[in-house]
Amino acid sequence: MTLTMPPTLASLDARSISAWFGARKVLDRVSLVMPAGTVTALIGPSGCGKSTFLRILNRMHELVPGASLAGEVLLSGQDVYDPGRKLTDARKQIGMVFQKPNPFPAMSIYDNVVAGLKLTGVRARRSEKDDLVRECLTKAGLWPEVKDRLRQPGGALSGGQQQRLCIARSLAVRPKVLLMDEPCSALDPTSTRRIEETIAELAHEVTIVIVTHNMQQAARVSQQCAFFLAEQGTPGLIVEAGPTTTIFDSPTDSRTSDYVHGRFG
Ligand SMILES: Nc1ncnc2c1ncn2[C@@H]1O[C@H](COP(=O)(O)OP(=O)(O)OP(=O)(O)O)[C@@H](O)[C@H]1O
Repeated sequence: MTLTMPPTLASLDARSISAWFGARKVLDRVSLVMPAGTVTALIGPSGCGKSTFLRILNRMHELVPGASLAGEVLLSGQDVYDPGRKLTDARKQIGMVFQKPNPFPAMSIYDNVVAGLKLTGVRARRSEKDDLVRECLTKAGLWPEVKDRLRQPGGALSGGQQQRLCIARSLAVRPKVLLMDEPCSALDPTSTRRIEETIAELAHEVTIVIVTHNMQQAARVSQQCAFFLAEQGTPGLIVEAGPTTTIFDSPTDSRTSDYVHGRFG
């Protein structure tokens, strides 16, 4: 792998995804196309399966003991669950940023950014790593704040900076897709806006899927929205998906309208 080539844009296509934890079905035949170079927001009340769906997209769901799934996930037409495909390959191409910033706290800012390279078996020269660290921290909107203290521990940064460091770390392995599970829920409004700006900038080169409970955020950052719902103990499904403006201004289902306008959930 070359460290300097930007990745080509890729779409993600989830087809008829069902998911179980043990015998309990939590998603029922969910299909969604997440187009290349766009931001898709997954919205819906707590417990309707948004995070489970997100974790299925990069093969994290299968790590939970007793968890199972059905359906297909295609990354630019190729099956992410192809038995001939390595798990690390799927993870490299489809990165994840979590709710709580999780940098390696004792590791330097620099080493945090390049940490993923070793895990994915990529060897790089020092100068290549230097360039990569600068590029990824710049893309994550953190470079000006940390360029003079790259050797300080990642744990010494503020929460918002730590989250941007995690974004930089994800970008360093050149993912085609970045999954974000409520990436701002632990952050203050200023840090939140900063992350939202970063998402908008990244969307030109990485396909982004974000779970958010914040309707203003979904409206600000996404071009497409999918509204998930699990009614009365039934498995979660997508009630409606489409352009964000349509989901907010003229949805076809009254439940979508009620949710996005804060009447439940
Ligand atoms: N590890 C697990 N073991 C068993 N059940 C789980 C596990 N994780 C999630 N669930 C269940 O699966 C269902 C979907 O959960 P999920 O976290 O995907 O929903 P969500 O829409 O992301 O919720 P939230 O918005 O609160 O994060 C819930 O009923 C939840 O209790």
